[in-house]
Amino acid sequence: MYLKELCKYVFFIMSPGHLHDKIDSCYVFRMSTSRPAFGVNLFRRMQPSGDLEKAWCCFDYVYHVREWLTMACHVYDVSSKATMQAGVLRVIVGLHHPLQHFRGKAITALRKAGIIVDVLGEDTVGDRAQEALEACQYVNIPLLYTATHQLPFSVLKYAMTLDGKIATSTGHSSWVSSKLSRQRVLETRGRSNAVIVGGNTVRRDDPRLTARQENCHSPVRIVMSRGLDLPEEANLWDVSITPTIVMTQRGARNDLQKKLASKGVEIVEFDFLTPRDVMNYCYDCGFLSVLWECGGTLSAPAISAGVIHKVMAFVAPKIIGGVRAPSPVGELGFLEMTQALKLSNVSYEQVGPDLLISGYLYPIPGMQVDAPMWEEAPYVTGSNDEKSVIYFHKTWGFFGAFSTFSPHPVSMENDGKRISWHSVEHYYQAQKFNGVKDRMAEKFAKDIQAADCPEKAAWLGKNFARQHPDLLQPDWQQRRTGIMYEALAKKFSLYPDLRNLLLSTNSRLLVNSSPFDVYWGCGRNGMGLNQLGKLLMKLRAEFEAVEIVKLHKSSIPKYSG
Ligand SMILES: NC(=O)C1=CN([C@@H]2O[C@H](COP(=O)(O)OP(=O)(O)OC[C@H]3O[C@@H](n4cnc5c(N)ncnc54)[C@H](OP(=O)(O)O)[C@@H]3O)[C@@H](O)[C@H]2O)C=CC1
Ligand SMILES: Nc1c(N[C@@H]2O[C@H](COP(=O)(O)O)[C@@H](O)[C@H]2O)[nH]c(=O)[nH]c1=O
Repeated sequence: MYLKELCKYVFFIMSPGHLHDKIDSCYVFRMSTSRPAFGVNLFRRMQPSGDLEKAWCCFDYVYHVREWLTMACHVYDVSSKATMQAGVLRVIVGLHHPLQHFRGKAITALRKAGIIVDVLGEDTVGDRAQEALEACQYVNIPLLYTATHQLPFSVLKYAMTLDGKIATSTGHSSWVSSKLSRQRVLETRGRSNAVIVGGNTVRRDDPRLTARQENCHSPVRIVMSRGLDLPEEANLWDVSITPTIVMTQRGARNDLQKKLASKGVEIVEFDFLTPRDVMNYCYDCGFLSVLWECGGTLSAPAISAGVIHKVMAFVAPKIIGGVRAPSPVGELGFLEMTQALKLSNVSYEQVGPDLLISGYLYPIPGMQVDAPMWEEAPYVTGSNDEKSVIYFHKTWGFFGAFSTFSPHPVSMENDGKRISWHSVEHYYQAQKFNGVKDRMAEKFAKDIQAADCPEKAAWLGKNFARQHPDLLQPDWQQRRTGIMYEALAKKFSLYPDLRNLLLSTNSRLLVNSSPFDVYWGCGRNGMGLNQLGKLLMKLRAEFEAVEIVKLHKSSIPKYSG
C-alpha cells in the first residue's frame, strides 16, 4: 500500500524562506501506532547523536488519518547534512508553506546535498500521490485555514439523539453519546488550543473540559458569558491543570470577576461580547485550532458570524423527545430549506453505537492559498481596527520570526569566547545565571544552553530563577533589557531576510501579543509593557539609520539604555 511505503520517508512539507540553508519544516510521519511520542522518538533515533539536540519538535498537530496516525511536528534547524547523516535518502515534500514568503531554499539545499527530493503534485503525480497530498493537506488544516481566514480553525462538536436533541427538556445531557465517542472528543480536545462553552453549559453541566489523556496537553478553557451569572464554585475555576479564561462584557458582575481572578481565572472584558471578537482574540493569542463545545444558543451566532469551519456531530441511536429539549444549533433566521448550510467533504464513521458525521462549512484551503502577500501582511495580522499595529507571538505566525523562540541560532561573545546558542531565548534565559561564581548557577546556564527547544529553555530559566533567586546575576532586572537587545541585534544582523522583514514593517507599531507575558508582551488585557515589541522598534530605527547613512552592514547596533 502506497501510504505504508511512504511511511519509510520523512515528509518535508514546508520550507520557510527566512532560514537560508537551514531547514525549518513540518515533517509528517506516518506509522501504525497510536502513541504520538513514537513519531518524535523515531525522528530522534534517525538523528546522528551530534545533531540530536538540534532537532526539536513541538507537539501541536497530531491527527488521525484513517488507520494511520499522522503526525506533523515542527522540526527546526536540521541541516541538509544532518538529514543526510541520519540516513534519509529521499524526502517527499507534501506541501509548501501556505504563505508564499515562507517558502525557501530548503529543497535546493537538500538536492545539493544529494538527497532525492520529490514534491507531491509536482515531481510525483498520479492517484497515489494525490491521496498522499490530500492527507498532507488534511493534517495541516488548522494552519491552512488560519493562513487563509486569519482566524483559528474552529470545530463545532456536539452529541445529539436521533431526534436531534442535545439534552432533555430539563437540560440533563450526561450522556447522549457513548463512552467511545466521548473518548474521541477527549482526543480532539488534546489537539485543540482552546475549548469554548457558553454560560448555560457551565451552569447546567459544571464541565471540566480537560483532555484527560496521558502525557497530553489540555486546551485552554474559554467561557463566554455576557451576564456573568456563573457559579462561584465550578470545576472550570480549578486552573491547576490548564488555564480558564472567562470572556465577558465590560462591567459585568465585578464582585464575581474579583472572586474568579483570585482563583487564577483570567477575565477578559469586551464592550460587546461576540463570537468573532473571541476568535480574533484567540488568533492574537496564536491559537491555531479551537473546539466549540457549547449548546445551540451560542453555536448559532458563532455559525452566523462565519467563525465555525467544521462540524463534528455524534448521533446516538436514542430518542428522548421533548418539544423544549434543546437542539445543537439555535436560531439562524432561515425560512426556506434552500437556505440550509451544506457541508462539504462529509465523512461518516461508526464510533461504538454512534455515528460520527463530520464535514466542512467552508472549503478546505488548498495549497495555493490566497494568502496575504508580503506588503499586505501588516494590514491583516492585527485583529482590531488599528491597521498600523503588527501583532506577533507564535513562531508559526506571519511575523513569527520576531519571537525570541524562532529557530535562529546566534553566536554571542562572552569573556572573549564565542558561544553558539540555538535561539535568542536560550541565550537570554542562560544569561540570568551568567558570571555568577557558583557551581549550581553554572550548571543552570549549561542546562539551559543544552535545552532541546526554546520552550524548554524558557521553562528551565524561569524555574531555576523562581527556585534560586539568590543565584541570579546581580542587577538582573535592570540588565535584562540590554541583554535581550544585544541578542536581538545579533540575530537580525546575522539573518538579512529577518532584517528586511523588520525594515518592511516601516513605522508600524510592533506588539508582542503574548497573553501570558506582561513584561515582554502586552498581556491578556493589552496593558503589558510590550518590551520585546519596543526593542524591535528601536532596532528597526537603528537599521533605518544605518540604511540612510549607508554604513557597512557589519555595524551591529549596541544597546544604549
Ligand atoms: N450534547 C451535547 O453535545 C451538549 C449538550 N449541552 C447541553 O446544552 C444545554 C446548554 O445549551 P445552551 O442553553 O444552548 O447554552 P450555551 O452553551 O450555548 O450557552 C449560552 C450562553 O452563552 C453565553 N453567550 C455569550 N455570548 C453569547 C452570544 N453572543 N450569543 C449567545 N450567547 C452568548 C450566554 O451566557 P450568559 O447567559 O452567562 O450571558 C448564553 O446564555 C445544557 O443542557 C447542556 O447540558 C451543551 C453542550 C454540548
Ligand atoms: N453531553 C455530552 C457532551 N457534552 C459536552 O461535554 C461537556 C462535559 O465535559 P467533561 O466535564 O470534560 O466531561 C459538557 O459540558 C458539554 O460541553 N459531549 C459529548 O461528547 N457527549 C455527550 O453526551
